[in-house]
Amino acid sequence: MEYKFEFRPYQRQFRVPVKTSHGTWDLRKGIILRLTDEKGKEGFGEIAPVSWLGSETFEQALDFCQQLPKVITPTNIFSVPDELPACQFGIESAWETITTHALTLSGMPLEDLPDPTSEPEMCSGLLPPGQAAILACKILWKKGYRTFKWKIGVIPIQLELRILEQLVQSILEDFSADDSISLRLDANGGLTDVEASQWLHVCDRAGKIIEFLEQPLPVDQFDQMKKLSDRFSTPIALDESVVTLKQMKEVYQKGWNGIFVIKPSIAGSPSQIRQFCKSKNIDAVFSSVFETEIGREAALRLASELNTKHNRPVGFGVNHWFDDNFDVHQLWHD
Ligand SMILES: O=C(O)CCC(=O)c1ccccc1C(=O)O
Ligand SMILES: [Mg+2]
Repeated sequence: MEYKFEFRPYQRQFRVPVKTSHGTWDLRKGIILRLTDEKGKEGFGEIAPVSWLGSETFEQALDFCQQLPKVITPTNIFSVPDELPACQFGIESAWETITTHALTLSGMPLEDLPDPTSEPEMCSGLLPPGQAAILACKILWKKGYRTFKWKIGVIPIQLELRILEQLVQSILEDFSADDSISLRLDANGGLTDVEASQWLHVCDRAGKIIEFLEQPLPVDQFDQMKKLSDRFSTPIALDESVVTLKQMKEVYQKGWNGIFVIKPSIAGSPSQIRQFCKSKNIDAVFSSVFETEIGREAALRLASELNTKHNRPVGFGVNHWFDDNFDVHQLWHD
């Protein structure tokens, strides 16, 4: 089988720049690709790299697309190098939407798989950093969200710890009857060992409202994170340490049995991720990288197939971070 291969780069501005301990991100650049088989059946895919998390850069992805022939075969689709995990995901998921007959053109499953992004209680809503988190949390709660994620390591730690206490207090005051509420903290690898202990100490005191602390330390400090997870009762989730399948396998080998944050869009081949998570019974949190609906549908398809350990809400409560009316299909009509 041969497929016509076409691609369209896109870019979108965040309503408010995304601030993490890596810095500020104000433009989301990605690539939408389309495969068409010999019968005219189409499948869309998205390449949405995040180089500061450890995937290829947008430019590398664009180079890859420009070097692919205009007509490709499964050999091209399954031989994308491991150094281009977002490209692996985009092209293989486009191919899956063509070859899996139960899927529509946009990749949306025909069968009634629940769509977590239309059910806020199945999603984690992303809060802005700093004090703004408190108001944002109230707004998202009204919209039905019960799981929230807050970026930390963005402002000085004493201030942030104080805001955490206010945030927890405000949650407990407003929604005391609701014990399903949980808060995820994401340090994006920006803490020191001492700071991470400080955070975990406060989290342990706050109790089970804190679902986990995500990636407290840089990627090269795996052993320290493992130690922290033994010392404190608040669970630790790895994110930057497990971006690609290769990294997931490595930390699993080293004995990580905590939470894995999986961002399918930059993790690599969907079929291989599926196989790994199923065979090892991984405790996964599936999470967005601010991709468009094309990448999101592919990522959520993977998440819904993997009935993972705790069925944790997915990190796809991020739509409020854009306010454009971006229409991916418009890219093909100019
Ligand atoms: O995971 C979520 O709930 C929201 C998405 C998110 O935080 C994120 C989005 C893009 C890039 C990195 C990250 C991150 O988890 O660090
Ligand atoms: Mg993270």
